[in-house]
Amino acid sequence: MSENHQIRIDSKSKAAFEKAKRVIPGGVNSPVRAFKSVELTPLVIERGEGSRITDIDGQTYIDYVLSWGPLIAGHAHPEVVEAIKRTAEKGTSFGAPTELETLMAELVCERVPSVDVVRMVNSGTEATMSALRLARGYTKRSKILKFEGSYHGHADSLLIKAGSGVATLGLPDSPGVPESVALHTLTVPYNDLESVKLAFERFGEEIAAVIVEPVAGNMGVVPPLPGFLSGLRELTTQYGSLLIFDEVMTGFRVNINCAQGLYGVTPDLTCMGKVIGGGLPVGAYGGKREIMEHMAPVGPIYQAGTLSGNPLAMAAGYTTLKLMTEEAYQLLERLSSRLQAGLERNAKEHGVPMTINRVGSMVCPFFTDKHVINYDIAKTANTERFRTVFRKLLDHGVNIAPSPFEGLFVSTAHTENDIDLTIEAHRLALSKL
Ligand SMILES: Cc1ncc(COP(=O)(O)O)c(C=O)c1O
Ligand SMILES: NCC(=O)CCC(=O)O
Repeated sequence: MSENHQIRIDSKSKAAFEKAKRVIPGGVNSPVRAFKSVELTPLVIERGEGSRITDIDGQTYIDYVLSWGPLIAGHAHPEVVEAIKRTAEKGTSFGAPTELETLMAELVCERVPSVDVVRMVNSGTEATMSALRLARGYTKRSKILKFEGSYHGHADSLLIKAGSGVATLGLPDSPGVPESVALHTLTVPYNDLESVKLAFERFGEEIAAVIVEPVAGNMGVVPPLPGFLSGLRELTTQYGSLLIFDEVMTGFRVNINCAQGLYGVTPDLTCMGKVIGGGLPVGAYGGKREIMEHMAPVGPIYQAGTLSGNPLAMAAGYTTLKLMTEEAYQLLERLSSRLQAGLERNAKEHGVPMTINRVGSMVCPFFTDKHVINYDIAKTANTERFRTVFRKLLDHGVNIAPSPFEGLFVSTAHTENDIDLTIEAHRLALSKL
């Protein structure tokens, strides 16, 4: 594989980024895009097709970011693009019910075991924020429990010991979140059921909900240990708290029935986003009818949205979900396990300590030989090595998230050849460490 992707100092991307910085804070509309932790300026993207993206310098990359997860069928899938076009021709938004919303809701209810009814919103952040309000309103309790290094979007209550960009940039808990709000958020280590138990023994009657990523995806990828999710189910039931699965990343990514289908644990509420929008802005939260119908207009708890259930977003999401058959998930499993095996082979060949965590098409190579089961262990991985390998992969035409606390996503548009080129790029990167 040739090194025709050397990042040029005078690139068009760099110039465009400098221009953006004059009018957009940090030049980006979401901090993780800024390449700050890898000490580069970002690629500015011109187009995407299938497994590839092309930047404004005309360089093409095999893409494992996939818009941070949503594009499970790849960039600009022809059927998704066609559905958006067809829908747009009839109008882009009405602020009134459309049949598409019901079609979408029916599909989500059919595929997600715990969801009887579902409400569409515009982002994962809105989904988790709304689910928390519902949990608090329903239980008439204030505290919530989350896990260190998990990211649930940027609502005040959830921006405590958060993963994702907060972890990548090494930021403290965010200024701007009032102490009076933060004190209602309890945090314990992921996969540590004993600490959850202690929190319940101390605060049990005050805890409205436990919110958990059923596979943690914002401290790298960290699968739940056997018994962790079912233990959360038991404890929340025992104390009358709600169990919220934040499946914004895992939903329709790890399995046709989401992580709850994969692990056989049933939450009270589920938050979704990313894949269900097929690349357009969508989030959703749903669950038991009896709980969900505490939301307005049936019940008194308020949540709303001018563009919620937007026709274009519903069309993109519905078409994407329909593309994701059982066979599509089997293909993802084959491609992703091939990638994992290749990365492991490279690590062994070059004597580089690595642990590769994977659940379905969420793949995360940690530069450590430790078993990564929580954020504290994830933080011990070698970030300097990550930075070097990130740059070399980019040089060889492979784009991954610019952070050791994010996984790689594989799409059905990736081919075995893409995976093999990636493994070769990774081998070359490790050989120069
Ligand atoms: C698990 C999880 N929850 C919530 C969010 C927030 O979603 P959004 O960025 O769409 O607001 C994200 C990702 O950003 C996520 O990974
Ligand atoms: N895993 C973290 C994200 O997906 C965040 C994306 C963003 O904040 O732009």
